[in-house]
Amino acid sequence: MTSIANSFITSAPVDPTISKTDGIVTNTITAVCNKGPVPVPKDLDDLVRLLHIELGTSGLDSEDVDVERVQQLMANYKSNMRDWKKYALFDKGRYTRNLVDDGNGKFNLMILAWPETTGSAIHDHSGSHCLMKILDGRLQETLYHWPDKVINESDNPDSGMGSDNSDDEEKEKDAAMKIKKETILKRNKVAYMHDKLGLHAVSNPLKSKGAISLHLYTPPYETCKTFNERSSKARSSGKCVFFSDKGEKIDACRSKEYTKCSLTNV
Ligand SMILES: N[C@@H](CS(=O)O)C(=O)O
Ligand SMILES: [Fe+2]
Repeated sequence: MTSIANSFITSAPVDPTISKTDGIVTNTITAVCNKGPVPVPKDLDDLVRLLHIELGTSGLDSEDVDVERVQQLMANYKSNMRDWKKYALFDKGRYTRNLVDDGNGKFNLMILAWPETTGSAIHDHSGSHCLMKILDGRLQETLYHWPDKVINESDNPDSGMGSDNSDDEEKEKDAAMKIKKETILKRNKVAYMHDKLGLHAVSNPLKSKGAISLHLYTPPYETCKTFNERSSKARSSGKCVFFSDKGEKIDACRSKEYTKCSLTNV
């Protein structure tokens, strides 16, 4: 098993009989491990079944997840609208989080529906592994460096931005979040994200088409930190709730909690 610490620094020797890199965008995936070839899911239900097998024992231990293998498994699933249509529920003006499977508490698999030009706030992932596959449309992922020091907005509420003094403008520039990389992800691509790689914000760049993505988080998380792009200050996202569960809209999504989540309300 490959630990997360070195998964993305070294690439294992490629076995041509099992290597299948189509769909992988962020890293070289060789899928070499002691568990045999990575299976090809027949459909989304089959992917869920196979994820339970992959993560059934290791999903909770963040250090112990064979990320390359899980990423390959997600890449091996070919997006088919018939599989995911019932989960792809849109809301106006913000992206929705639609739970597909709760992984018996070991992972969350969800489908995110992104209306035209909507996006997420800059955020971390509370130490979880995040795999994101594009099912339809495209998404832009902007990767940021962590701020040198994480300062919470509430720590110093008086230090506001926005002066016309040029010294202040310089300070403001220094304080802003620094971009590391920008990537456009197309249908069937799979990206990996973890706090060890930085922070990210995701958006649908298209003005005339929604986007759908499939996200796997292990272990699952309910809250994370969001970051102000100009000041780099952090705040708790509030509870990251679901818009629907197994294709059924959750009434509570209209609650205060839903509208207060700073991850989706940007
Ligand atoms: N991590 C985000 C989606 S994305 O912007 O990566 C979420 O859990 O809603
Ligand atoms: Fe994210």
